[in-house]
Amino acid sequence: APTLPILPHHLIARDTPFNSSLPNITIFATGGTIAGSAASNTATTGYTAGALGVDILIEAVPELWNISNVKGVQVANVDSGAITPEILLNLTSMIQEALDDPYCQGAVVTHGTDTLEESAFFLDLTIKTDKPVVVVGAMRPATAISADGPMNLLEAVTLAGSPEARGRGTMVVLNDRIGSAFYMTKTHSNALDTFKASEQGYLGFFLDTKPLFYYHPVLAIGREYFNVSGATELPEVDILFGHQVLNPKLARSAVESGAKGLVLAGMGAGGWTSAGTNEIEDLVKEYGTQVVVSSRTMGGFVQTDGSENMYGGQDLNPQKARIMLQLALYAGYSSKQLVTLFG
Ligand SMILES: NC(=O)C[C@H](N)C(=O)O
Repeated sequence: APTLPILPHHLIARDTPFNSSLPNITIFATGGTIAGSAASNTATTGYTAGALGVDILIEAVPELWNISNVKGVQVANVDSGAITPEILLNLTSMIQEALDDPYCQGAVVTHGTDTLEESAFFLDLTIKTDKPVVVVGAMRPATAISADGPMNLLEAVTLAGSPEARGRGTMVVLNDRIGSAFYMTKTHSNALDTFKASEQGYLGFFLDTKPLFYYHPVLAIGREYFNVSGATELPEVDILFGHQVLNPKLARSAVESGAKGLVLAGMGAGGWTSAGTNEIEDLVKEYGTQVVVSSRTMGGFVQTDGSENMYGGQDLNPQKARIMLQLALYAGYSSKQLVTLFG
C-alpha cells in the first residue's frame, strides 16, 4: 500500500462562544465518503473519498454547536483503503491525549466505511479510557441528495457527549444504530444499513438524534488492552482466503515477503485444503509463523485444533483477527499467551 503523509494537526476553532454547560468533543477526521465529493448530486459511486476537510464537515452541521463545544483535527484525508498502521498509531495517541484531558468528554473519528471496522477495532484495543470513542462514516458522499453523513455525524457527537455512553468501549455509528467496535462489520457494499453485528446485536439506536441503549454499559468478552504508545510500526500480518484448490504457495510468498503472522479466512469452521495445511505446517517450522484460523463465512466460532503456532480466531472475523494478531505480536505474546488470547 502507498505510504501517505500524515497531515499536521489542523485545529479548527469557531467563533461560536464556548458554552460551559455543553460537553467538549474532538472530531478526528481521516477521510472516507463522509468527506467525499462527487461531480453530481445523484452520484453515489465513482466519487472522490476524503475530499473535504473537517472544517467543512463541521460547518455543514451547525446543530453540532447546540449539543457540544466541538473541535476538529484533520489526521488524514484518504479513502479508508489507504489507512496505514502509521495513521492508526498516530490516531490512537492523539485520541488518548485528548481523552486524558479532564475537560474533554469524548472523541469522534470520521472514517471511510470500507475498513472502518478495522480502525474501530484497533482503537477499541489500544485506547485506555471510560470515555466514549465513536467511529462514524457515511455511504453517500457529502455532495449527494440525502447524504447520510451530516445526520450520522450529529448522532456520533451526541453519543460521544452522553454520560450513558461511557464504559462501552469504542462504538460504531451509522444509519441510526449504535454497535460495539468489537463486533460491527460492513455487510453490504452500497446500502445505508450496511453495519451490523448479526449474532451479538446492536447496543442501541437513535431517536431524534438521542442515543437509547438496550443494555447497561458492558464490554465484549475477549477485549484486551495493548499499549502502543511510542510504537511507530506494527508487524505485518496477512489474510489468506480459503477455497477449493487454493494455491498453497500464497502462504509462503506472504511469509517470505515479511509476514510474521497469517490469518486464514478458512472454509466453514476454519477448514483449509490438505496441500495448504502441509505448507502452513512447513512455514511454522521454518519461520515460526503465528497463524490464526478464522472463517470466510463471517459468522460463527473457530476453535484451535492444538497444532503448533495455530490458534482459533473464535468469533472474530478475519479482518479483526488480523488486527488482534498484529497487536499481540507487537506486544511480544508467546505461543502460550496467544492460545489464551484466541483459543
Ligand atoms: N463509504 C465509504 O466511506 C467508502 C469509501 N471507499 C471509503 O472507505 O473510504
